[in-house]
Amino acid sequence: MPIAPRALVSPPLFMAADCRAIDRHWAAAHPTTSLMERAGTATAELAGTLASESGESVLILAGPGNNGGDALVAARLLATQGFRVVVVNRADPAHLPPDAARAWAAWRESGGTILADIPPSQRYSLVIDGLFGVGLQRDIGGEEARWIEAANGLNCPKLALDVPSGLDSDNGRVRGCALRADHTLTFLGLKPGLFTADGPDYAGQLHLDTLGIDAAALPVTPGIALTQLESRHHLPARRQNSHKGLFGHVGIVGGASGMVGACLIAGRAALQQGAGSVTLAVLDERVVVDYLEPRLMFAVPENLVDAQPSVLAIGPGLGQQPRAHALLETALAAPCPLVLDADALNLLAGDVGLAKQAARRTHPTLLTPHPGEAARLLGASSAGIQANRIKAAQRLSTQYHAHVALKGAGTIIAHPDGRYAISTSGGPWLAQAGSGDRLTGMLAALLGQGMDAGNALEAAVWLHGETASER
Ligand SMILES: NC(=O)C1=CN([C@@H]2O[C@H](COP(=O)(O)OP(=O)(O)OC[C@H]3O[C@@H](n4cnc5c(N)ncnc54)[C@H](O)[C@@H]3O)[C@@H](O)[C@H]2O)[C@@H](O)CC1
Ligand SMILES: Nc1ncnc2c1ncn2[C@@H]1O[C@H](COP(=O)(O)OP(=O)(O)O)[C@@H](O)[C@H]1O
Ligand SMILES: [K+]
Repeated sequence: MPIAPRALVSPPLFMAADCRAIDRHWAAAHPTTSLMERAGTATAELAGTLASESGESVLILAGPGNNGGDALVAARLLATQGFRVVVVNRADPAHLPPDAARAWAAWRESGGTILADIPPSQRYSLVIDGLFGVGLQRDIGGEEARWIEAANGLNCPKLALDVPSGLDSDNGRVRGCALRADHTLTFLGLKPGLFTADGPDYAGQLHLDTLGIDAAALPVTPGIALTQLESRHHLPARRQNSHKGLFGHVGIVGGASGMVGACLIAGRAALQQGAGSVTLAVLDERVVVDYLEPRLMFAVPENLVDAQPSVLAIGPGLGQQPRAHALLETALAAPCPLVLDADALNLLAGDVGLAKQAARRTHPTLLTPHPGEAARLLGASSAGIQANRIKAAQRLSTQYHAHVALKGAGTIIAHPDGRYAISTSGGPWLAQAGSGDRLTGMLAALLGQGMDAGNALEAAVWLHGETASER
């Protein structure tokens, strides 16, 4: 799908296929300039600053492809700088790709040796991981798995080249095992797998080296790393001469018996995020006031849509009783932006008719599933969703013509036009009951204040992570 170029602050994300296309393009246009030489130079430069002062050798693990070639270039340059270097590589030099074969030859010509295994019980000042990069094709086993386990057990800094070996650069999944890096030096551009699922735990501190290629010369890709809010995520300044009616009337449906808190959390978050007014349609009719947040209004759930809210959110603590089902059916017909969360998503997953009604909506629809809810919606397992979070979010977005936030480490925001963002804010301190309800409220408030649906979802996810305090 062609994606229109955008003025971006957020850095673009490159899938492995994009990297291969860039590589081919570069090689055709610049047959005499090796990107590998540049990658190796950047590696040696960073490695020199990371290696401990112990004077012990730098252990370089090199693989059978161009990632290994980058490592061999770095080995040569580090040795030239006076570092003692131990290179381990069991690839057949006759089967290396051309650039890596040249790097191998240059290393050997410079007097370097190549070991077939990691020398036992030696100490190192640094490990450089050049086993596998974006060319990882299957789970790692055998000798390479043993090397990775051994490297993970070494008490020295570890620098991964491009991506930690074993981490799938497209989706952040660990393929068998992966190197736990303290630093990852990634080349050309950022890879989505560094930001979601297991990526952040394995990549450590990220460094980007563009290899001297101007960002404008790279292809436009549909993904971005949402590292900060852009101007499109900001609401216009409020005029002095304004009133509450300009900032949205948010309706939130949920709060069945035993789960009222979910609705209260969402309502309070919506007010904190600047909604003009918030009405809770709480299914448990015993609750008619929030004494800690008395600005919240309460309505009979069946009457809420008639009150014409400017945005509706349904799901926090909703339950899945027939009454909840009927309320969802009514909400799906509401002529305003609609946020579907929690049990609203579970109800959709269990009723094809409701799902079709959701997909036919003409006003914006936004879904905020966690992996369990996404699994139910897609008829998959949670593990299946986590194995490719971007694809799962995009499938839901296409299926429901909706903006989708697939929550969890590295929340994916997928849009119906094919664009996606991975939020870098937040962290595991958000993993607590009620956290998602807060996101729903914040999102509804931004929608109520008139922000475009796709931008509101990105902004809400980013702010939700950014404003949650780390304990
Ligand atoms: N423009 C680019 O794309 C550039 C790429 N460079 C480097 O090249 C890397 C990509 O190189 P390649 O495409 O050669 O791929 P890799 O070096 O990542 O790995 C491919 C090799 O590993 C083997 N392999 C894959 N999975 C395996 C597994 N689980 N067990 C055992 N063997 C496995 C493949 O058969 C192939 O021989 C990048 O990550 C980066 O480090 C740099 O040289 C700079 C420029
Ligand atoms: N490990 C994590 N890293 C970053 N964010 C997380 C992590 N675990 C949970 N979160 C965030 O916390 C929120 C949890 O939402 P959800 O699972 O719906 O909880 P609840 O339904 O109990 O409110 C989501 O925004 C999710 O992205
Ligand atoms: K690597």
